[in-house]
Amino acid sequence: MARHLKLLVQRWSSRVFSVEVDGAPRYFGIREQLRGEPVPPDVFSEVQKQDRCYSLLVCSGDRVTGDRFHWELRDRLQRQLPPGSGVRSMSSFIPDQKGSLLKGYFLQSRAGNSSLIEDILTDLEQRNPVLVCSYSQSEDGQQWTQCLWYQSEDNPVRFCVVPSETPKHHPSVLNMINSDVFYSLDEACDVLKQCGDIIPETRSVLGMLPSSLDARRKPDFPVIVIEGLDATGKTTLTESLRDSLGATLLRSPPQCLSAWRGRFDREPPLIRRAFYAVGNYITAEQINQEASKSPVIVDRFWHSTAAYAIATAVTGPVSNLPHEGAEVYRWPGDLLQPSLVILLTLDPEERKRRLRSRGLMKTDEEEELDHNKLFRTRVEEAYRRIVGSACIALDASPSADLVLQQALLLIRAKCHL
Ligand SMILES: Nc1ncnc2c1ncn2[C@@H]1O[C@H](COP(=O)(O)OP(=O)(O)O)[C@@H](O)[C@H]1O
Ligand SMILES: Nc1ccn([C@@H]2O[C@H](COP(=O)(O)OP(=O)(O)O)[C@@H](O)[C@H]2O)c(=O)n1
Repeated sequence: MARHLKLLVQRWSSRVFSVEVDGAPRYFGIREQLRGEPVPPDVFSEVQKQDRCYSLLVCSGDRVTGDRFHWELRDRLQRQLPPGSGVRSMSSFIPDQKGSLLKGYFLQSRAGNSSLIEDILTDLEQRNPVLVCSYSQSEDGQQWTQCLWYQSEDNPVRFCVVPSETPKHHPSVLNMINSDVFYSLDEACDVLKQCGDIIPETRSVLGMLPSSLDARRKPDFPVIVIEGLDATGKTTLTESLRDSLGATLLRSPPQCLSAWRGRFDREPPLIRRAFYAVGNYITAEQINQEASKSPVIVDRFWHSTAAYAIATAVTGPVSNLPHEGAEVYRWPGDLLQPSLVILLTLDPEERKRRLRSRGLMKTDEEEELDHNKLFRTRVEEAYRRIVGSACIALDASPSADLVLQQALLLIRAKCHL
C-alpha cells in the first residue's frame, strides 16, 4: 500500500465524513467503540435495511492527477453502476486542519446489486489512487459500521458510524487556497505547468504571460473594473463607458486566451481556476500598457475569478462561505489593483428576463446561477466580501442610460476624472 495511504489511515478515526444531500453537506464521524446509545446519522436514515453503502475517497499524492481523476470518476460511476446507486458528492477531512480534505463519492447498492458494485469498486481501487469503504447495518438496524475495504480480508477493522456536529468551516474551505483561489501568479503557473503533458494548450497559455510583473506600478490613468453576474449589463455599460470617457476597453480572460477558454472550462476546478487566475495577470499587463495613454475599463477581473471559485467550492447556504474577513477574500499581492471596482446588482427576476431576451445561456456555471438560488446568493456575497480592492455596488435595474450616468458619477467622485 502506498506510503501516503498508510499515513492517511493512521489518523482515520479523527476524520469527519460529509455527504451532499439536497445540495448541502451532512456530517458523520467514526468511533472505534460506541459510547452511549447508537444513533444512525441522517445520511443513512433513508437507506433500506438490505442495502449497503460505499464511499470512495480520492487520495492521490499528485493533485493534478487526483483532481482530474476525481472529476472523471463521477461520470464513470454513473455509467458503470446500476441505476438507483444514487452517486453523491462526499468528502472527508480533519476539522480545522488545512489541506486535510479528500474528495470522493458516496453510493448505495440496492438488494441484489452489491456483488456487481463490489466488482466495479475492487477494480477501481486496484488501478487508481482511491480508498474504498463499505458501510453495513447491524442486525437490529440500530447501528451502521464502516470498514476500510483494503483491510477487509486480512485484518478487518470496523468503525462505528456516529453523527457529527456541523464543523466550524465548510470542508472545502480547508483546501481552498491554491486549489480554488490562487494568490500569486507563481502558484497558478505551477498548476498549469504540471498540466503541460495532458493539456498541450497550457504551453500556449503560459507563453502569453508577461516576462515581469510590477503590481506596485501606479497607472497614469484610472483603471475601472465592472463586475456582476451574467446579464447584469456589464457589456452594455463597459462599451458606453469606453465611448463616454474615451477609454480603452479590456476584459478578463483577455481576448488572446479565447481560443483555449472552452478547453479549460471542461477541466476540474484546480486547472480551470488556475487558467482564469493566469488570465487576470495577462489582462493586468495589458492594463499597464494602456493606462499610460487613457483611462481603462475592464469587463470582469479578479473579483469574478475569486467569487465564482469560492461560491462553487462550498455548497449550501451563504453561511457556509468562509467568514467575512477570511484570508480567501484578500486581493493577491502581485496583482495590479484597479482604481475602482463597480459591482452591478440586479433583481433576480429582471436578470432572468434579460438573460431570456438575450438568448441562450453560456457556461454551465451561468446556467447553474439561474437554477440555483443559493449558488447565486453565494456568488454575490463572495463578491462583496473581497477586500484589498473592494467593490462598490451599483443598482443596474434602471435604463441603460441611467446606469451609465450613475457609473459616471461614481467614477468622477472616486477617480477624479
Ligand atoms: N440597464 C439596462 N436595462 C435593460 N436592459 C439592459 C440594461 N443593460 C443591459 N441590458 C440588456 O440585458 C442583456 C444583458 O446585458 P449585457 O450587457 O450583455 O450583460 P453582461 O455583459 O453582464 O452579461 C442585453 O440584452 C442588454 O441589451
Ligand atoms: N476574470 C474572470 C472572468 C470569468 N471567470 C469565469 O467565467 C465565468 C463567467 O464568464 P462569462 O463569459 O459567462 O461572463 P460574461 O462576461 O459573459 O458575463 C464565470 O463562471 C467565472 O467562473 C473567471 O473565473 N474570471
